[in-house]
This record gives sequence, C-alpha cells and structure tokens, in this order.
Amino acid sequence: MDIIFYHPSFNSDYWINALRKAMPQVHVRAWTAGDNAPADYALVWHPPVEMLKGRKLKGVFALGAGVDAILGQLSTNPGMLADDIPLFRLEDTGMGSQMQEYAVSQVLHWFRRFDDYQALKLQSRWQQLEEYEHTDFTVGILGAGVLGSKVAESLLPWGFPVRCWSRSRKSLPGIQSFAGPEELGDFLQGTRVLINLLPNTPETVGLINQSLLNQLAEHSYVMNLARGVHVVEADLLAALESGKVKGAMLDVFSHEPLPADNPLWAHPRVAMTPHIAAFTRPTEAIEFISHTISKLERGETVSGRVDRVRGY
Ligand SMILES: NC(=O)C1=CN([C@@H]2O[C@H](COP(=O)(O)OP(=O)(O)OC[C@H]3O[C@@H](n4cnc5c(N)ncnc54)[C@H](O)[C@@H]3O)[C@@H](O)[C@H]2O)C=CC1
Ligand SMILES: O=C(O)C(=O)CO
Repeated sequence: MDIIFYHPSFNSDYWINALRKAMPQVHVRAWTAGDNAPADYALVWHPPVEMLKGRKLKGVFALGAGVDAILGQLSTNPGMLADDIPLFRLEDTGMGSQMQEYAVSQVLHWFRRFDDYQALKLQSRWQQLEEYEHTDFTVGILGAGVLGSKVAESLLPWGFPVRCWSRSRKSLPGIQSFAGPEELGDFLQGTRVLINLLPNTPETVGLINQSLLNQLAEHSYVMNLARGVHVVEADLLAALESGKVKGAMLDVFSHEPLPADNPLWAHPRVAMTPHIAAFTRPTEAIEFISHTISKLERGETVSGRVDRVRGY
C-alpha cells in the first residue's frame, strides 16, 4: 500500500518517519511536484490541485478537524477529487483537550473578573469588585460535535449552566441541548458566554452578527474558536462599543494573519491568539489515521468521513 503526504508547514520528515513506524507494511512518501506515481491514500492540508487531480485513491485524510479549505478548493477545481473518493477529517486526536483548556481558562478569567481587574491595575486602582454568580454565567456553545461537546463537558464541573446548539438534538448529561434554526433564539436567550465551535459552511458563515449578538444576555462575552468568517467583525465591534458585549476572545479571523490595521488589535476588551486553539498532534493524528485505514482495508465502518454536500 502507498501513502502520499503533503502539508505546507509541518516537518514532513518527522511525519513520514512516524507514519512508517505506525504502519511498517506501508510505503509512505512526501508528495512533491511531478510525482504522478500511484498511491492508495493521501494525507493533506492545503494540497496543490495537481497532487490529487485524476488520482484513483481509496481515501483522502485532511490533517485537521475543519475541511472548509479543501472543500473550497474542490468547489473551484471540481476535477480535483472524484466524488466517489471518500474524504476524512481528524476527530479529536488531542484537539478536544486543547479546546477544553482554552475555553475553561477564558471562561474563568471572565467569571473571576480578571479583565476588570487588569483594567483597574492599569489605572493603579486598588478596588474590590462584586462577585459574579454562576447562575448568571450560562455558557452556550454553538456546535456540539466532537470538539463542542468536549468543551461543554469540561465546563460543567465549574458550576456553570451549560447549553449547546447543533443541527440535531444531543443527549449530553447535564447539558441543555437546542437544535436547528427554530431553537437558536431560545438558545441565545440568557446565554452570557457564547463559544463558537461550528464548522464553516454556507449556513454558518456570518451567523455571529448583529441580530444574534442582540439576543445574548447583557454584558455577554464571545469566544470564537472555529473560523473567522463566522463572526461579522463590524457587528462585534459595534456590540462591544454599545456594551452589549463586554469582552471577546478570538482565535480565528476572516483574514489570517490579521492585518495590522484591523481595529480588533487595539481594542481594550478584545483578546486574541493566532489560530492556536488546537494544534494537530502527530502521535494522536497518526494513530487515528492508521486505525481508520486498517478498518477501511478490512471493509469495516469508520467515523470521520466528511459529508461533502453538507460541508463538514
Ligand atoms: N481554532 C482552531 O485551532 C481549530 C478550529 N477548529 C474548528 O472547529 C470546528 C468544529 O470541529 P468539530 O467539533 O470536530 O466538528 P464536528 O463536525 O464534530 O461538529 C460540528 C457541530 O456543528 C453543528 N452544526 C453544523 N452545521 C450546523 C448548522 N447549520 N446549524 C446548527 N448546528 C450545526 C453540528 O451539528 C455539530 O454538532 C471545525 O470545523 C474547525 O473549523 C478545529 C480545530 C482547531
Ligand atoms: O484542525 C483545524 O481545523 C484547524 O483549524 C487547525 O488549526
């Protein structure tokens, strides 16, 4: 069996060696331009069109959780990957715990008013502020998939009411589940901290806009861990200006790297990180890929297959 690998920024040698160790019976090679030799599987992130075009593959693995980039490539290059070649993505593979760390630390930061204390500190002011109540700190998670449900579970032990919104209803102990567009309004009503973990699809682009933000609790907080295009930046800035939204923590942006003249950089109530909420971890990712390939080869059912029509 042959596997080709392409990632624009990962250390290919490291990955190829680790893949060979995990699957000693498989020939793994880094794909380079002009390599038209046959392969069974391709492991990719932002692949050049010619890497996949015309190949008869048994499957393609995206080396991340989100497949918006490769689906975007497929929509502009329809011949890049035949419809009957399955596309897989990474499910969790260590990203769940990273998202949990990110979300829990930031929710606690807001809940313990460290943002307010930092502002007071900058004015050299010694002042004790009123405590927030857990009951006033409902956390609402947009997207209750692999990562959203892990984040939801991790917030429960801290005593916050937790709810999630997804396409279909979920049964997650202790978490209130809302489903579909008709329940979005109820989900938003009373949500104090909004965490976004939706995939980027035509239905979710621009979802976090003025209308949505207006339905959140007063002095709410927004954390975007999914994709920048989910948030209408001008609407978020206006909601921060009006006080409706008290603070935002953003990991992802419509344009990455965020342009130097973007007003989010200087906003005192916006914190940000450069798309690091969850990294692809080689050991866990390779375990998932090798396990999935073994099952595929045995004709067994696997999870992680992308529904290309649905967009995630
Ligand atoms: N910032 C970062 O470092 C990273 C960001 N991500 C982002 O996180 C996203 C989520 O990842 P997973 O949890 O693995 O995805 P997933 O596919 O397991 O979960 C997606 C969830 O969104 C819901 N959903 C999708 N469309 C919907 C709609 N129209 N209405 C209501 N609910 C809808 C689904 O029902 C599901 O609950 C990825 O697509 C990726 O963009 C993933 C990894 C790292
Ligand atoms: O896995 C993903 O989708 C990512 O965004 C990784 O940065």
